[in-house]
Amino acid sequence: MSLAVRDSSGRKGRELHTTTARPAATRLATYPNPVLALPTTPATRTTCASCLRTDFDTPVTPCSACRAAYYCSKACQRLSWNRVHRQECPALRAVPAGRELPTPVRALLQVVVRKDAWHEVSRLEGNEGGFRAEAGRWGDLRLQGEMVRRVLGRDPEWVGGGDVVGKYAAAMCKLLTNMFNVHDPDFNYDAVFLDTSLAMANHSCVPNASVHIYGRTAILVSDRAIAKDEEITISYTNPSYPLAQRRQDLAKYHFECTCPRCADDLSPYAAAALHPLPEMDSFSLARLPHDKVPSVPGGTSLQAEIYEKLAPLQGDPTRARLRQEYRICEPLIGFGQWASLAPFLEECLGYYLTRGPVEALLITALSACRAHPITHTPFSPYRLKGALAVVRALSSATADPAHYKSRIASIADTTGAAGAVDVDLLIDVDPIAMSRMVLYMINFYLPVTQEESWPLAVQARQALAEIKEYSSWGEGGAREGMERWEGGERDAEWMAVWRRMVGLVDGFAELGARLIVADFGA
Ligand SMILES: C[S@@+](CC[C@H](N)C(=O)[O-])C[C@H]1O[C@@H](n2cnc3c(N)ncnc32)[C@H](O)[C@@H]1O
Repeated sequence: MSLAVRDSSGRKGRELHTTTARPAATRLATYPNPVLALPTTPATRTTCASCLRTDFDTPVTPCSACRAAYYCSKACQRLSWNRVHRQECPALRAVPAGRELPTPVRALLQVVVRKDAWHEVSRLEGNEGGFRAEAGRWGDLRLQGEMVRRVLGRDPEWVGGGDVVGKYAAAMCKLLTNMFNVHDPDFNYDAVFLDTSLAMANHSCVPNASVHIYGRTAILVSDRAIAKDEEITISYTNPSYPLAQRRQDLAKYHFECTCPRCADDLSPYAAAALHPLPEMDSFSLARLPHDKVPSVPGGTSLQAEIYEKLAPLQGDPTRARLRQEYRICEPLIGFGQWASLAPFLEECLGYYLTRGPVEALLITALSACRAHPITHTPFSPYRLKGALAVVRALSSATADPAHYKSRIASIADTTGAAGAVDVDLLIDVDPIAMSRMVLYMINFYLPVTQEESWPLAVQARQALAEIKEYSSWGEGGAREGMERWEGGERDAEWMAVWRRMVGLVDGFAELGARLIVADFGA
């Protein structure tokens, strides 16, 4: 592996470095043998405790002894038995019926019962002093350690004597500092994951790498070109958040970020412009202003204020509430800075999904073209999922062509979009050809961050296979270009056809932005 752990002798502790230069969009490492990978407690009954997959046709079935671990097959149950369940099962049987151990306690139990895992985790950073300094926290961690001790009924000899509960609390600090909490509602995936080599990656709000996890595997990918010996950094928090919110998130890791984005409090737009990927972006739904960062009076402090005001309002998206939220977001909406308004845009999406398929298409396109592209790379699953959502929304919106055409015409009319968008092109869109073009792009980028069997890859491949069955689609140029593409060519002419057709998604995005302004801004 071309990665090495180096001691910074500074406040960051150990660091992960490359030993050779790596281009953007490269797999730096794959981690298929984590020391810990388990579903969160709420996801236990829908996730296989061994392979951690969730995409099954039949329900997972519980271990008949403890009924606290579920499996998709006998083979998975056997694997899990040998890996960890043999040691964990007797303790889980001691948990009273109807009670469940909280996720971190279950994770700690899996570490404590295995000598190798205990020693591996003990080498991690735990920031114990930081946890002890938080009011009441150390007491809570000791209580969790106590819980583990009670269900185990004995102290494993490798833990040693003395203050065993204190040792368990210290181990919990290490888990909380190093575990990934992966929540992917699209695939019903909710798990914790710990690989002690991957755990050496430090945080930056302008990271050069990202981690993608599904099942029991994590993939570390370069988000931009990385020089030989450069430190590899990932983001521990959501990159679309403003500084105050990122700081609040990072507080649980007990350090203050001093990356260039935090130092100058850069907006998501300015941060994206630091390391642009224009060539990759040109083959995506985005058209990013790589050369000029849009600036807003009040800049990032405005985003922070908006987030603070939005937080108590969020919930079921009703029209009245969205009007209130719109008023708060208005200054940034006026500058088209949708990437700085992720929570509002998400609520709008929820609202318009119930309004009708054409409205849903427009807001899905807005999110896929103008929000995710700013904070994520062209090959990031966020962007690929957004693009796949556009394909699905397009199919629903055009299922009734007459309704589609009249809705687009009427929304364009009421939002005054005629000057900014070629409405006729949108009305006459060929949904099969456009979907096929978008799906080519998704399938092109998938191998960077996805294993072949992961749900996003499976769904995108399936969608492309299904659409290929339609024989009647597309104008001559698009069809020929597509055939050349399939033959391995990607010439400028074909790219121009591709760009023109996929550029229409941006037309939907523009209509979507105008629809929000018309509905809530009036
Ligand atoms: C997952 S560990 C990363 C590896 C760690 N440096 C080590 O030596 O084990 C997370 C911890 O590393 C430190 N850390 C990570 N990123 C940092 C940063 N940008 N600035 C300061 N400390 C950082 C913090 O102590 C954090 O809780």
